[in-house]
Amino acid sequence: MGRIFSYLKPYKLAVAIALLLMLTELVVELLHPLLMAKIIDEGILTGDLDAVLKWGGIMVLFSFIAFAAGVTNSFFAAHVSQSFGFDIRKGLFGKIQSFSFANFSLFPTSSLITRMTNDVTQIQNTVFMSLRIMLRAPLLVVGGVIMALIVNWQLALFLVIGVPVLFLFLVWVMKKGGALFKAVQEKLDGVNNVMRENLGGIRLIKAFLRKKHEIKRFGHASEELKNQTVNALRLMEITMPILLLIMNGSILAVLWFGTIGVSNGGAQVGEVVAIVNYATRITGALSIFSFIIMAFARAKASAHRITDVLDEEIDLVDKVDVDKEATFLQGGIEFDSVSFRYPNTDIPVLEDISFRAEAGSTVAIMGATGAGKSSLFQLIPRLYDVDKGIIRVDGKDLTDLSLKKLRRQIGYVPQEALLFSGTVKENIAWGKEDASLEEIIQVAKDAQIHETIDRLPKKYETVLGQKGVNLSGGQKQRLSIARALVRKPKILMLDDSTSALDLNTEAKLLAAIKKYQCTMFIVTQKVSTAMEADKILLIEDGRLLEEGSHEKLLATSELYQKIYQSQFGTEVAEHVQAYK
Ligand SMILES: Nc1ncnc2c1ncn2[C@@H]1O[C@H](COP(=O)(O)OP(=O)(O)OP(=O)(O)O)[C@@H](O)[C@H]1O
Repeated sequence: MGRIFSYLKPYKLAVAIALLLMLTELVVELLHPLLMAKIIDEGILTGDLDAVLKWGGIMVLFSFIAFAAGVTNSFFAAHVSQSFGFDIRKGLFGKIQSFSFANFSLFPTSSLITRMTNDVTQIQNTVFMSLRIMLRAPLLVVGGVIMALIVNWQLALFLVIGVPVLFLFLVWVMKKGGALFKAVQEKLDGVNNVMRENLGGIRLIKAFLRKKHEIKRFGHASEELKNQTVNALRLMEITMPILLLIMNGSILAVLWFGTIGVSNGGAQVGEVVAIVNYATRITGALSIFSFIIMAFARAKASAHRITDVLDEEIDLVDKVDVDKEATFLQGGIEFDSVSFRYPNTDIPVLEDISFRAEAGSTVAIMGATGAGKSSLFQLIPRLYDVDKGIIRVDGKDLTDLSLKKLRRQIGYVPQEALLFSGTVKENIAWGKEDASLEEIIQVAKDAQIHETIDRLPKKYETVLGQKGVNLSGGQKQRLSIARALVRKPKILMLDDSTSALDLNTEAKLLAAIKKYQCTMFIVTQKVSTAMEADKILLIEDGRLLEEGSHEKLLATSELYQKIYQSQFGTEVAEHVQAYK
């Protein structure tokens, strides 16, 4: 909790003002029964109207002060709690942005979303309540007991006994509630997860007629959430009756012994009324307190979930002594006995890979599905670190370069083209924020997507995404390539990103890319694409089986010949062999 509340530091002054205003309200509330006792004892019982008017007038004045303090307090409480929530969300988002994939593997996406939204809202509400009423309730209890002791200490003893017992009980409830509400938030993660998967895969669900299955899955997750919430609330539900039982018992005792006191001269009627009034206010405050306890228990669980993310150690960072200015200009890549396995797994997906890609050359990577092509790719922009071996860029160990500098010079097009909501122009400029319209149009032309964009209703200003135009798979691929090209990268990485393109468009695209003079890595299943490359890497089961030019592999590699035959037919392959 402490870590989270450190986010309140910038709002120290506003918090102090809010607390001061809350105290003003509290003092007025505590003075009310005292003033009432004065009206009864000095005014009503003695028939002195002036005393009634005097004390009544003071009461009205104080009420106005309390009203003004309450309204102003709300303004400050809202400002502080909303800003506090905003800062935590910002902090969480920033932290998640710097997560490595190993960090990500510890937190399911749906859970991160719940933490950023619902969990932050829980503690935000608790801060608002704290500044508005949370401290008021316990202070009202303590103040009420003190004031009752001042009015008549013998009668007030009944409150002195009951209140601490209840206080301890409520602390126990909060501890227990914390654990129960943590489980509630986890079940909420589950519901969010089903929702996320369902909405993301709605086409597949409809095509496979899996609606009923999905409804059942959602129902199951939702029921678990309901059961866990009921379980947590049950604890809270027993709190209130226990609280009322003890406090009403105390009030009865005050009335009983108060009546005896009035008849034998040990107490005055006004005193009894005042103490009963304090007891009623304390009961009200304790009832509010039980709600607050519930909110606090929930906030405690949420705060833990948020600090888990904030305190997560990022494992893929710059070396301490990394040369932040060091940069590379050529883009030559060398893999030196590289082995790699994904975090938290035992099986290596790449083993002892060594090859060189000269700066400005094109390297095609081929291999069966699951061979490790994408995994190899992801090591170059350091999305993961290698387990063994070294990757060098222009002769320098990749880890000696700052991540920022490294990634800034890489244009990466993942296997699945991902566009963001926004215009076509924004999607391309996502690769380089300050890209001019001319640059954007040029890269779109090179990526062979300009003509398509030109036919869109608002051309480069057309909005893409859920509420905008949807593009075909191949169009999305080309837009993603344009986004990578706009960076003018030294290393361009296309992970099967031309799979949806016809041969003619692909050839034009690859020819246009040549002028960028970057080192290009291209994962492909098509021999027609690979044969244009300076070097082809054949990957099988995480190992580099063969490497060389198309001509060399066609002459020496049985596997490559088979792939070639499967795509061009035996006749052509034999003809080529004979020709050689
Ligand atoms: N995030 C991950 N965590 C653990 N294992 C993974 C992860 N991603 C991939 N793998 C495993 O690594 C191996 C290589 O996968 P990779 O995606 O690199 O293959 P690929 O050659 O690119 O396949 P494809 O052509 O189908 O895309 C596979 O066995 C896969 O199960």
